Amino acid sequence: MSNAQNSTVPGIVLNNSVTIPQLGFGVFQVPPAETQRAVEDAFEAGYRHIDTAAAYQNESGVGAAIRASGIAREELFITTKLRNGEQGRAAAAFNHSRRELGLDVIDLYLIHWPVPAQGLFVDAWKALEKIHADGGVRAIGVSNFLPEHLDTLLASADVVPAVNQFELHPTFQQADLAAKSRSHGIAVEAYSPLGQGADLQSETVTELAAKHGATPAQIVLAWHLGIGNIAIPKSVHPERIRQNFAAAWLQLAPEELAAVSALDAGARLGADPAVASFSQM
Ligand SMILES: NC(=O)C1=CN([C@@H]2O[C@H](COP(=O)(O)OP(=O)(O)OC[C@H]3O[C@@H](n4cnc5c(N)ncnc54)[C@H](OP(=O)(O)O)[C@@H]3O)[C@@H](O)[C@H]2O)C=CC1
Ligand SMILES: O=C(O)C(=O)[C@@H](O)[C@H](O)C(=O)CO
Repeated sequence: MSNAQNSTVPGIVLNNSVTIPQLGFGVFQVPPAETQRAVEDAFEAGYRHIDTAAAYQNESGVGAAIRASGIAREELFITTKLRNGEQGRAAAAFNHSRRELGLDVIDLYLIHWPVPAQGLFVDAWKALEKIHADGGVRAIGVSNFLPEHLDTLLASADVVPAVNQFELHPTFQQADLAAKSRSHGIAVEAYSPLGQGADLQSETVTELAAKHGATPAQIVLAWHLGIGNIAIPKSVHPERIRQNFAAAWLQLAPEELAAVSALDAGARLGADPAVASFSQM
């Protein structure tokens, strides 16, 4: 595989013309004390898109890495998310995230979970629309929104979400949700894109890895990029961070993409957004 650290990752143009790098670096479960180092390693590997959340409690480490990097702000794409417990005070939560990150403008701000039992996500969306209109964020979107949550939101939204970030990996593809999101012009962003590591054992994946002289993770990430997903793998190991990033230059043939797509098993790893509340988040 070629190592193209100096090249630019392909971008996806969102429904408001903002471009998001298709491959980003996720920092869920990166301990706060390790976050600056991990994000610096990601920048060194070539990543320019970072996915964090207020609930991860590591936005300040992301901010420290941004400042230490010397990378021009306009080269970076930074996503963070509104905590579930703050859907009723999104403007204050957003300003707190801005301060933690040390950024005036965030690239993408997401409602982290719908938490339908709270009945607040439509109000929260109105607050995000205002933040967007005021120029605090370049794009707004949602995360963990199922079709019914999208329908409720779209019925009163003035701004169509730019992104829906949800669990998506070879053994859990949520094809109906991806199709519905795309049908409304909402880009599909895959979280847990490696199936938290579990999807890397599949024989289909390991055989393709041997064929391409690639790692299993590179095959899975190349599959995401090949079918048009945005993907945000996490790792705390510099070598894996570098290898995962290099997947941006691995192209799978149509029949290879189809072979990975055939692995769908409906095997959700995370929580079901229909019922998840995560009130601690
Ligand atoms: N919106 C939401 O509700 C959610 C969003 N997310 C986002 O998605 C990101 C990624 O999701 P996550 O759940 O972490 O799962 P991933 O699918 O990214 O898998 C991460 C796991 O795979 C391991 N791993 C990474 N690279 C390799 C490799 N090359 N070879 C072998 N193992 C590897 C990591 O271990 P190690 O670190 O030791 O390398 C870690 O255990 C999160 O960081 C977060 O930004 C995730 C969950 C929910
Ligand atoms: O990582 C995230 O963004 C999540 O929302 C979940 O992983 C969630 O926080 C969780 O798994 C809580 O146990």
